[in-house]
Amino acid sequence: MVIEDDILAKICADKRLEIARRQAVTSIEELKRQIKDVEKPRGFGRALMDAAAAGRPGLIAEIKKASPSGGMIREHFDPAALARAYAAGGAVCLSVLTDQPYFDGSPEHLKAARAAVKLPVLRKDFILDPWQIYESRAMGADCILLIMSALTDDEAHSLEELARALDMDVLVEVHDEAELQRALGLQTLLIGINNRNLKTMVTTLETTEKLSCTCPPDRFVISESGIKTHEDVLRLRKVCVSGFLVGESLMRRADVTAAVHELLGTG
Ligand SMILES: O=P(O)(O)OC[C@@H](O)[C@@H](O)c1c[nH]c2ccccc12
Repeated sequence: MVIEDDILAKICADKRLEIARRQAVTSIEELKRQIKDVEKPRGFGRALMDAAAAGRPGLIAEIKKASPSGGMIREHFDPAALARAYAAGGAVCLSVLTDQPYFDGSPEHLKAARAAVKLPVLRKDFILDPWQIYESRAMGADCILLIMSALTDDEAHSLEELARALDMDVLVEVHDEAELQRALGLQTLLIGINNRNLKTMVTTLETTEKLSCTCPPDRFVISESGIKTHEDVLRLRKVCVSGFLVGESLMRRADVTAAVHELLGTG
């Protein structure tokens, strides 16, 4: 097996080629026309904050078929059924992978999942270009992800501004102190701390433990990746974490509703 020394750099290089190809087929004007027919965004951040205000953990349950670190995660894969099962278990929001080459995802997965439930949906992809912001809204995304390690400050600011102009929320993802400080310069209150290093794929919850409490109290901290058990959730709640982005450990279970109950300790 070939181990890429920087998987994120490879993914982003491929993504830029993909964007150029897709832009040549579908113009921003065409995307703007499509956006007119799409339901308006559902308030992703609002749903998380309402859960927190009610004393509930804000679970963002992820729909993901495969990943570079986990290989094939779920063979039997029906995004609409998974969305309903997650909602029944008590997920507050959904996250759907739309990147095809590395995660076997698709915009169709997002559309099907979102149509099946009332929950707000995060588009999980590598967003590098304004064209993708219009594309996100056109496919129905309620929130987009901005990965600080893949963007300059100027890029992050202008992508955020455009997402907000289209009424979407922004989840900004960080993995170290320097990225966190840069992320705090954005307007969004939603700070995701990725426990997985996207350059090496090494995952540890200590990443959240180290960074979360240096986040100003007005920010909503979401711990991402490698969360497997109710004990993990309790451990993270001790360090100012209000949101939990969980994919693989739920996706590997046949009964994802039961898996969500176990994770939240509501089973
Ligand atoms: O499947 P996990 O370990 O529960 O992780 C979910 C989510 O955090 C992960 O899919 C993720 C976090 N940031 C990303 C950026 C791109 C692609 C994927 C991700």
